[in-house]
Amino acid sequence: MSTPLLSIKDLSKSFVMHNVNRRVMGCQHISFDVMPGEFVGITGRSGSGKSTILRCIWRTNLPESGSILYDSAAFGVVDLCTAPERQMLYLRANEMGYVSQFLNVLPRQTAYDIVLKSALETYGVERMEEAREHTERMLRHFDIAENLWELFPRTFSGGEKLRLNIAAAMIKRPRFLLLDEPTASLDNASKVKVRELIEQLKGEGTTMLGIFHDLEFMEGLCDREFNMQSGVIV
Ligand SMILES: Nc1ncnc2c1ncn2[C@@H]1O[C@H](COP(=O)(O)OP(=O)(O)OP(=O)(O)O)[C@@H](O)[C@H]1O
Repeated sequence: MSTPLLSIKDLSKSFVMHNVNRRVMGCQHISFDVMPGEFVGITGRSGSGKSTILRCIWRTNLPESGSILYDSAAFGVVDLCTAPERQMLYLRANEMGYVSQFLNVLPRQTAYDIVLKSALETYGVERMEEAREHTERMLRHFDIAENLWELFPRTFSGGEKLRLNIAAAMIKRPRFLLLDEPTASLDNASKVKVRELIEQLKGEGTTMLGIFHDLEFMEGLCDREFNMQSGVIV
């Protein structure tokens, strides 16, 4: 039996809203494992706590209690709840990827540079030509029109931003990829392209944990599926 790539134990996160003196539950007592190469899907109603789990793994939410053991290539098993920030930065840059519904990039970076920067994390500047070729392939794969490549994505449509986001996350070929509704607001043709790339990554052994509303999209894609209700897995 191999070691899980990710092992979440008794994870809880709530949010304290000081202005209204209220505590909102994000997720409660969550435990599950993700094995290497596995694709695990999380479904559940809006507000049930799915994204909270992903943000705790990515550590944009600081977990309250529990542990998230990640078997990293660089450091061995690391608890993402308590890992030093420098270690988190390394893992985010080199081993983990996160696709959210929102594009979160530095201002004044062109669409092309966003994807290229991500490619360079894998290729390194010494393989600039290959990184550029791969960047262009990715932009074309996701139908980002060539006349948009040198623009800042601030003005892009929701779907264009999302496709750019996916291109930048997937070009790194992370060994562990978090997907937070990667097909929200995409048309069918784009959904098919995302699916194709997910299948390709899966074939290459990438481990993935994804949230999907679109159950049709998940059909045959996930190895296992969890359903969440009110912060807990049911
Ligand atoms: N930063 C935050 N501050 C306060 N409350 C939050 C915060 N983030 C999430 N919550 C609350 O935690 C609960 C779970 O939110 P979460 O985003 O995890 O749900 P979700 O299942 O991913 O929903 P959706 O499918 O709509 O994206 C919600 O009630 C939400 O209002």
